[in-house]
Amino acid sequence: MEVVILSGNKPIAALAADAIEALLRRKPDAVLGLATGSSPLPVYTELALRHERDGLDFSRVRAFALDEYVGLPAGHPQSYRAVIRREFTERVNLDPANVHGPDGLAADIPASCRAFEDAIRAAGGVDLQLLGVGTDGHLGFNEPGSSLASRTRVKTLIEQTRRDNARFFGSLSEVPHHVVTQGLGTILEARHVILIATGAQKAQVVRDLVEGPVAAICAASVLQLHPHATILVDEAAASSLRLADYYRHSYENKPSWQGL
Ligand SMILES: N[C@@H]1[C@@H](O)[C@H](O)[C@@H](COP(=O)(O)O)O[C@@H]1O
Repeated sequence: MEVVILSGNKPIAALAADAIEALLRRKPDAVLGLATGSSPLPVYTELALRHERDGLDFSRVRAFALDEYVGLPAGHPQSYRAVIRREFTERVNLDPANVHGPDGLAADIPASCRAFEDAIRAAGGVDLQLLGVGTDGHLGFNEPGSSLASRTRVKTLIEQTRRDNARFFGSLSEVPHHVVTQGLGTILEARHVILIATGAQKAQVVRDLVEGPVAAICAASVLQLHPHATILVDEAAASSLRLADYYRHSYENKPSWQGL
């Protein structure tokens, strides 16, 4: 696990976009794992800028979303399918036919979850997965107590997550109780994961996920088992880390050829 502490959203977005750009230059038909929430938004804006300005090409990219609410009507502005389209894929030349997500409206949700996992496998697996983290440690929507080996399935949201996400809806009562999410086992199979966390409200969860025990009570701690996990944090989110100075020292002295 590599922890990189930066001064704010802009340098975090630039570094994550550098990793994605390097991947696309090496592998134009790469498979990206996309996340919602506010943390990845500056990365999407930076990629849209590079597409406009430098011609960064997404025409052959395949993309898989992490999660989706169950039961939101098709086209609901807060469905993650709509958010991913609005915030990212329609701002670059990513073919909508190449963007997949768990289906929160399927008549047979377990069957559609299996089909989604099959589609990721058929695409050759995710090359680079962007992640945020919930204040309760959820990855995707894998709430505390999720099996560390879980696959795409239905989960019930914890009240804290519904309250955190109510800001995107008219009121708390409009936030669905159920979701479909890639499992922690699914996420662990991505070849590189980049998790972004900013702000003081993420300081405790960042400490738990980076320096706490690997435990289902903090689902994101499972990333300690990942062979290539990058954690990008700002100073506020890093403020409870015990080894912050060591992470800074390691990053400052990293050989330039190494990349993220
Ligand atoms: N399902 C998403 C997560 O994938 C995301 O990581 C989390 C944190 O969001 P934010 O980045 O806005 O703090 O929000 C939602 O619950």
